[in-house]
Amino acid sequence: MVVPPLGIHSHKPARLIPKLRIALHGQSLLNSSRLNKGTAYTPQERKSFGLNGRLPYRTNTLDQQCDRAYDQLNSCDSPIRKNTFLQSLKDQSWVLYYSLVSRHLKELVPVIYTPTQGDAIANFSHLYRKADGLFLSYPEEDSMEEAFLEYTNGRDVDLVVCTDAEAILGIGDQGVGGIGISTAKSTMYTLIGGLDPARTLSVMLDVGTSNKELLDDPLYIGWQHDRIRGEDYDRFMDKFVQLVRKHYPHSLLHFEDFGVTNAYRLLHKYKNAHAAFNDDIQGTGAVTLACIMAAIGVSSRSSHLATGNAQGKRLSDQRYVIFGAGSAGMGIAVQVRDAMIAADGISRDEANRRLWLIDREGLLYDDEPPSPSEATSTRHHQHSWDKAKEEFVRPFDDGWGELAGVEAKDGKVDLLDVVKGVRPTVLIGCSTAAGAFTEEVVKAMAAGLTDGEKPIIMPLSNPSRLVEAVPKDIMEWTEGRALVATGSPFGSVEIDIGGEKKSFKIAECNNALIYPGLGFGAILAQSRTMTDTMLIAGAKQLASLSPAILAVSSSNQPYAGEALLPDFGEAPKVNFQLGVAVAQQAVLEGVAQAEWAVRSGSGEDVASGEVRELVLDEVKDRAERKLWVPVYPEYEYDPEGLKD
Ligand SMILES: NC(=O)C1=CN([C@@H]2O[C@H](COP(=O)(O)OP(=O)(O)OC[C@H]3O[C@@H](n4cnc5c(N)ncnc54)[C@H](O)[C@@H]3O)[C@@H](O)[C@H]2O)C=CC1
Ligand SMILES: CC(=O)C(=O)O
Ligand SMILES: [Mg+2]
Repeated sequence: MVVPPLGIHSHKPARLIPKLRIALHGQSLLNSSRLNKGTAYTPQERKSFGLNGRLPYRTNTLDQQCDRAYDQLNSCDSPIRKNTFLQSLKDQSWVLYYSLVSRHLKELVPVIYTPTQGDAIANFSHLYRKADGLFLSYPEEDSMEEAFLEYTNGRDVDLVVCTDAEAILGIGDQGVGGIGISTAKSTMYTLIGGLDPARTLSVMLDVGTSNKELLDDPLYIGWQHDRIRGEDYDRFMDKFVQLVRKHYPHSLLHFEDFGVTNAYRLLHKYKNAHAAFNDDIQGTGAVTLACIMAAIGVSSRSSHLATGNAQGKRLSDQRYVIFGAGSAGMGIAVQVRDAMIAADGISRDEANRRLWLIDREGLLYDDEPPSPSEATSTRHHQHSWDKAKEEFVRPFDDGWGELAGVEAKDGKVDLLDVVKGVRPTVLIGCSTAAGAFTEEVVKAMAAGLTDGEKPIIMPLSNPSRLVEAVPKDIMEWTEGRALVATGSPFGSVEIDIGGEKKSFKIAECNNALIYPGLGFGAILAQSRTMTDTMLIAGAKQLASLSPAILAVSSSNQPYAGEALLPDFGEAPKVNFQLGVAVAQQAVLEGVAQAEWAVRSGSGEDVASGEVRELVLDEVKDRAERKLWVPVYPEYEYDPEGLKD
């Protein structure tokens, strides 16, 4: 029996890890990333598994292995080399890899995830050494099930992460390199969400690429063909989704980095039939909602201190401008809108009218002129929005732009004019347009707000070089008034206000702070669908853990620069708590299908009955038991035991 060390996952209970029965022997055991212990095999295990002579004499502890691997990592001179080193460590031993990364979580997440993983993906065919994940390619559509079954080899799977790589991490179509986003997202589910890596499946759905450079690259190792679209694409995707439903009916199917049109279509096509989740839409929506909730709490408190009234507390008291109306922007709009309806009881139409969305073609607005006298003006708008965006199209004649004299120029209403007309309290960037939040835009926003009100500005585009404005500039332009969160990690910002140095922690508002917990909760409950209310439950839980909120509510002091969201180093603990909240919500709504949840009664019985507390406690208990921790269990040879 092995007791996991406390401290790596200090929120996880010390529990005993049972012995594992293993059928592998000799080199094949050393080659298994899942089971290999490297130099940590005990003399007894070396004897039982035919490892004598295959390893140096001394047995290492996992701590010693981590120290050695960390030293080796530090000899790599660039983030991309570190990324490659860590990938090969993962190929050697999952336990060692997860243990090392857990110990240096904040330092290493940017190396294995955004931004460095973006570079690894872009250079996939050149850096390639060994495959990780399942590749399903369009020309092999007829043998898709065979490949799927061969790869999964009878194992149970809780989580399937898939991509078609059309819109990777803000760097566009990356073809077969997209496997790197599926594996990175799965890795985060383990590191932060505590999912057993053996129960996750990362998939690249290779339907070609529109990336000209890749199509011309002689070393490209994906299907070197124009991206398939239309009916052929839909048939291929459907075949895949039906395989997941057939073989893993209780799994969570996570869609990542699809192009915006397919992202929406696929989510809506499958979300009622299976627990389907699109991270760019729903994960980003949920983490941003949490961050907005925290920021509103801080801003309304500051307003209260300045003016004595506590207005502006509700989500629906805000005016939101969302710059970038793709997967992320639309996901944020929908999530914020749904939360306004749920929390403040306003109608869908009223909620939609608190949001202004802007994309490459400017504001999504109606082409009606604002007044009869301008009926022949240039306001006619040729905007190409699709169905999903329709609800968020602003009528021009409802007065929002009149005061500021906002007009379309060549059919386009740009960000600065929208900011002047709307006087937003919240400005979000998910456009990939680096620097779009200019000094003029940010100052116009701050000028539009009343005393004490804090401009909430969230440039979320990844990677860091595509951010709409860097936090330091925003804080300087607003003289320290703004509340800022970014998509990629930025350090603290120190600025001079009236001769005094003030420091502000910048929250990382990345979907990775929430999706592992959302997924863990859905998987734990075996939820048959991921409902909007489950997402809101997760967001609320995350907002309640905001350091800024905890600071202003525990003292009578004004906001002093704490981060709006918990630090990434806290992500495992935070995701555990929000995962429990999500699973509890699934049970209360009656969408949980886990045998123990069904046994407790269906939705309403549980919600209203006396079993409620017991069931909620059971969720917590089961969550603790489901957490995977990176430690080596003891092994026993058994020809009927694990084979990979
Ligand atoms: N922080 C986070 O958790 C997340 C951040 N993101 C980031 O958000 C960005 C967008 O991602 P997706 O929504 O998936 O991409 P997308 O391609 O679906 O959407 C981009 C949107 O921005 C608009 N846009 C592009 N250039 C523009 C310009 N110059 N002016 C105004 N609008 C412009 C496009 O019209 C489109 O509406 C990426 O940088 C991505 O990495 C995405 C998901 C999560
Ligand atoms: C973080 C993420 O999902 C993205 O940038 O696409
Ligand atoms: Mg993404």
